[in-house]
Amino acid sequence: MWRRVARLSSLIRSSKASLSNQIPPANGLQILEAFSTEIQKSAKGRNHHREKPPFITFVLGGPGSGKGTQCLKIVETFGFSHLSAGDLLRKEISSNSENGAMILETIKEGNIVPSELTVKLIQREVESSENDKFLIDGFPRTEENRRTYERVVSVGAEPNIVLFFDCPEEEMVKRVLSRNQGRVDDNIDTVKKRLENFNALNLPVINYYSEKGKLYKIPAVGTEDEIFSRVRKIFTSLEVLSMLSPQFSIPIGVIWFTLTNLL
Ligand SMILES: Nc1ncnc2c1ncn2[C@@H]1O[C@H](COP(=O)(O)OP(=O)(O)O)[C@@H](O)[C@H]1O
Ligand SMILES: O=c1ccn([C@@H]2O[C@H](COP(=O)(O)OP(=O)(O)O)[C@@H](O)[C@H]2O)c(=O)[nH]1
Ligand SMILES: [Mg+2]
Repeated sequence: MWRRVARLSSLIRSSKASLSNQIPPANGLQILEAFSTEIQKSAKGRNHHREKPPFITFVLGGPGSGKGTQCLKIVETFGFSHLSAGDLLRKEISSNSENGAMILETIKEGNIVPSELTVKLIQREVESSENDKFLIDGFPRTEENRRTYERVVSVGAEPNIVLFFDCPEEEMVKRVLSRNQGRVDDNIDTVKKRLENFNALNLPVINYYSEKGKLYKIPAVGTEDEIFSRVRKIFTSLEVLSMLSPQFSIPIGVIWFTLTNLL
């Protein structure tokens, strides 16, 4: 409460300051109107207000399954914003934030950073963006991550769809060890721990969304383009189906994608 009051009074101070720089002397009503517009603009800049909830896609899969690679292609083709939870955490480390040392240690060990922290970073990005469709890559990693996100985030708490890049362990290990991006966790010991955590903690999240009819399971072996042709089908079908019937488009999309990939 007091933090809100403090934020409001600092907003008023900065709005007053910027008003005094920008407008010539005017009567009381004009000043009041300009002042209220300035507050709205200022609030909007930090926190984009949407008329409808954004379209949220969670992108899941083990380490090295190709989540980041495919996200870049989805961004190019379908105009999503890409939020990689791992990248947001690495940014916290490199910006020397108060939690940087703890995050670095957790990532080195192949463990999971406390949910509140990751959720806050994701929420900040979604709220400050003007886009209305997001790929949240590498999150939620645990059931506890998922429940925290649902509790904390008010708009778009449920993903519209979830992609799962299904890749054999041997292939994932091979890819991670040749990733060559200088990551502290791309070594055999950490990868083993990450795979253990993936099986124990992330698979339950994947099963949860499968039971909810939101999961698209994508075989993730093949060339990047072969895998993207599978991904492209999903988003293209959703675009077509949502034009026909928005409320049924996601369950129909999942059924259609599963059938066409089985036949
Ligand atoms: N289909 C693929 N075949 C071979 N290597 C791939 C493929 N997709 C991605 N890679 C490579 O594997 C590594 C891991 O991919 P990345 O997208 O970072 O996976 P993730 O985000 O799931 O950990 C990267 O070096 C990437 O270039
Ligand atoms: O929601 C998340 C996402 C990532 N991480 C940590 O960040 C590391 C790297 O995640 P990233 O998604 O970048 O790895 P990838 O699966 O893409 O190789 C993970 O092993 C975790 O230690 C985490 O704690 N919570
Ligand atoms: Mg990644």
